[in-house]
Amino acid sequence: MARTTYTTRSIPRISLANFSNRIDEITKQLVQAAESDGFFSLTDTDITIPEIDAIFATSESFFALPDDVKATVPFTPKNVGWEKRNQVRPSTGVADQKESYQMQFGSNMEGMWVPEDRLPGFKSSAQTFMQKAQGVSEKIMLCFARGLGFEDDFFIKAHDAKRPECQSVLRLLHYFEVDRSAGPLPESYYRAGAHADWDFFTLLFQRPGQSGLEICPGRETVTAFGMGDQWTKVDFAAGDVVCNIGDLLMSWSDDRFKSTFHRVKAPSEPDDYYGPRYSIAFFNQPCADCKIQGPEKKYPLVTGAEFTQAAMNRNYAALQVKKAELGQTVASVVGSTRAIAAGA
Ligand SMILES: O=C(O)CCC(=O)C(=O)O
Ligand SMILES: [Fe+2]
Repeated sequence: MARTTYTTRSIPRISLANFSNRIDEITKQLVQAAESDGFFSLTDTDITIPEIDAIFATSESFFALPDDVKATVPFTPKNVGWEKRNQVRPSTGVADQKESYQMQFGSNMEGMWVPEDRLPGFKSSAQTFMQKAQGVSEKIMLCFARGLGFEDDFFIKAHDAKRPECQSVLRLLHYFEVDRSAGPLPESYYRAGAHADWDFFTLLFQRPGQSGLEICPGRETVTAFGMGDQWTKVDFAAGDVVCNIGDLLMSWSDDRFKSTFHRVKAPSEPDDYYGPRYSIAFFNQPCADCKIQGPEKKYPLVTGAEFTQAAMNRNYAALQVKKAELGQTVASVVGSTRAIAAGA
């Protein structure tokens, strides 16, 4: 990875304590953070540190399974399943050095749960955590609806986890350990290349000590693909949940709220974390049939399905440009885009 220029930026920390009584204050803080930073951390959520520890233990047990067992639930265009070194970002043109497993609440998950006898208790542990992440998300959605002048339940209904059409995703991530004694990594090694998420917003769960997440804010419109080159390391307290605005909410707010570029840096400096890195993302994705348009109608009205399709097309086009830059053929692009239907 090329040498990085770093700059210090504020990453607001917002407490959800006493939510019902403090909702006006919390709404103000969330709107401010969404407008100016796009990335913030949430503290005093309903998710406890033991619950976060437990889902990370569950995640580690999943990734410890042999590849041929994980391969029984392969990634599909419905945005569920397991992939390994198969997500190529337009910013890099090469696959992220990671594996991930994506799960949903709705009908897209039929046949896609790792078999119970291979990992007893996995499904129920994941589903319990998904419900908790949904609960925190709904609080934030309520505040954003108020902040943008919609009915309180407007965004909650658009991301209804009880509907079979629900497309929100829990993604377990595992970045591979890097052998620091083997010398510097090749330039083309990325843990997760720079990208903005396509979803409404993402909740990110991190492990203390397993650093690497970095952000590059400053995006003016949801249609812009470029990014600056000054990065900021994301620091968070144990138990905090990192939250980032996605392209969908940027569009739905007429570009008022900022979807921020972020990445997971490949370890290259002495203080970097070289060990195996585990993280978890909860992508709030719109139900396929919900209607999306901002209060000022800056962009044409689209359905959730159309928004996702347009994001995939844009990603695909940008990836082709990158591959051409790298001198690779379009044929190899086609083969490598299967896994980029993820929420990010
Ligand atoms: O692993 C992380 O910390 C970030 C993951 C991420 O940005 C994504 O999967 O979209
Ligand atoms: Fe992301």
